[in-house]
Amino acid sequence: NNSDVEEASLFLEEYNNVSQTTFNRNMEAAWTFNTNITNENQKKMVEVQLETDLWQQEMANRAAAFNTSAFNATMQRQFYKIKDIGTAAMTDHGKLQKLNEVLSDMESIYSTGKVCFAENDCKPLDPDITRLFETSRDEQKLRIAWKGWRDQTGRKMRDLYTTFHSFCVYPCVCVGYADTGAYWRSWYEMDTFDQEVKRLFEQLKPLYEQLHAFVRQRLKKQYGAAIFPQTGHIPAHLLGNMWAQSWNSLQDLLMPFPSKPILDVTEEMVKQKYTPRKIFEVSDDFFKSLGMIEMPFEFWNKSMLERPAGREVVCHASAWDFYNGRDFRVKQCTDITMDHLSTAHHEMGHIEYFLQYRNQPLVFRDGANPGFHEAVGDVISLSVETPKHLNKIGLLPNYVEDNETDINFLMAMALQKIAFLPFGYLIDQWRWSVFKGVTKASDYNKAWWNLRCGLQGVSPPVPRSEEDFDPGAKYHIPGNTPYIRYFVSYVLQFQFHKALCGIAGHNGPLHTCDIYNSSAAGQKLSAMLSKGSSQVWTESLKELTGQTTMSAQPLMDYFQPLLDYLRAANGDEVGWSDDCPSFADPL
Ligand SMILES: CC(=O)N[C@@H](CC(=O)O)C(=O)NC[C@H](CC1(C(=O)N[C@@H](Cc2ccc(O)cc2)C(=O)O)CCCC1)C(=O)O
Ligand SMILES: [Zn+2]
Repeated sequence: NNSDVEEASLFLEEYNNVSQTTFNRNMEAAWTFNTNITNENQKKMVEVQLETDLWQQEMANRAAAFNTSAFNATMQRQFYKIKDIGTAAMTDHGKLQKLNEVLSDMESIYSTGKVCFAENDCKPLDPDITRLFETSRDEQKLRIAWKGWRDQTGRKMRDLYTTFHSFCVYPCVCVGYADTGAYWRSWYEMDTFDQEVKRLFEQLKPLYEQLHAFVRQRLKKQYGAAIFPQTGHIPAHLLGNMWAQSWNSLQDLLMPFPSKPILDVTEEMVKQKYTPRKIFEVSDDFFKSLGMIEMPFEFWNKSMLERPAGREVVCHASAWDFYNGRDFRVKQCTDITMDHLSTAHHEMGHIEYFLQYRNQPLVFRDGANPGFHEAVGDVISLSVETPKHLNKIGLLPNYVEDNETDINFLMAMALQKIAFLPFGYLIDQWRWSVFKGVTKASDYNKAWWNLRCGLQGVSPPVPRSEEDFDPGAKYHIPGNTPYIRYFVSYVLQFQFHKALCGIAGHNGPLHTCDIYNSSAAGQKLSAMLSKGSSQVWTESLKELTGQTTMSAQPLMDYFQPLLDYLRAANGDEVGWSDDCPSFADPL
């Protein structure tokens, strides 16, 4: 076969030109559906997705005709990525069409799901039910909403997911891999990846157990011990979030020193008449302060920064690369809350990464690994959310630095970051076992609650059975979006933060660092981001931090003062038993 470098270069040039228009067209069709959910737009998106998959198959076949062994590393890496197309490699076009239809059907069920409290009183997740979980302390109402959401989403998806599942086990539709999970893990380019994340999770478990014990004890005071199971689990509907994945909306109940100013600036944002646009301008201003690339004209012109009236949209926030080097958009049903300020930074972090690598060959326009892409925006938020920075931008006017506020701040950050770790870890533990065929359709919910009870120490507030399909109540399962990237990001973002704070000349504890206005930090971050996925992620990590492996140490250093406080406050009332209360086997 063909080892001619000249011809290979011509092929890559053709690929890079044609792929930009092909992928641009695909993103436009997906954007049209996501910002206007109709049957017609769904059909059109599935059709264009199939055409894109078939074009990728054709290019993969043409790439396979080259013998790349004599090519330089960059060319070899491009050929590898052109051939590595996963699900799109499926040659049975009818099956591929069916797969994409099942996925878009599940996405529609999730995105149009509503919780009904009475006949004509039905509310969507965003913003109504999300706000309910953030603000209500009425456990009966929360329990109804918790069950109602799962009845309206997961329960309706079980058969669709079972069909989808049949495409993902061997002989997997993602050609060349044992199953879909193996394909997803391959993006981390290390065959010990699953052991790596397990090691990190075990290392971080003690922090989580201490936080869990403190929160359980406070919530027992708030709601009375009677609704808490003897096993030590926290009922999942009491944690301020539909999935109990982050607990920072419970700050008012959980501050160690409640007399100090509240660090959740939502009220101040509303008082200052913040708009969705203003929220994104605050984020854009931070990137500019680092000397990084500001949001281009088309971003402000074409993004959807708030929920439109009169049509159904996918409200789950997302950032979009239209692969033409200048069209990048965010879609977010922005609410005026601190959580949405954080989300805006997260989404803009994706856009900044898109901008930094926009001149790379198309196959390198990706994160160094998926966790890198998820960490960019959150690293900026670690600076933005410090009381010092919030005071600087006028959102925390009566802030005085003292020890008690410091502990309160660390508690607020732990409720967002530490609380998330077992959740970020367990979603793909469940999915990888499903894709391997270890978890069968008849055990979907039992396997889910074994992980939720065992690793997260939460229990279902109403009995569950295999009539339910609780994984489907979380966006990323019907959305078929891998999730371990967020666990990886929560570890990496503290490694990045520590490195950038050093470059910015920060002195003192890591949790007080704000890299705002540091062009040195901005330069170092930009240099790493601009590489995209052109080199293995350990090289990118080394360029930014000097390390070549993920390490939980910076995260643990950041929270050390809080861990000391929690150990003193908790005594030995820590942990929970493995059996899952109120998981009723089919009657
Ligand atoms: C075209 C496309 O799909 N693009 C990708 C990006 C890309 O691949 O280029 C994309 O936009 N994905 C959407 C997804 C949205 C969010 C999410 O799902 N977050 C997790 C976990 C979490 C929560 C808080 C947090 O601070 C960090 C993570 C959850 O909500 O459970 C919801 C709000 C935050 C991020 C995202 O932005 O990652
Ligand atoms: Zn993200």
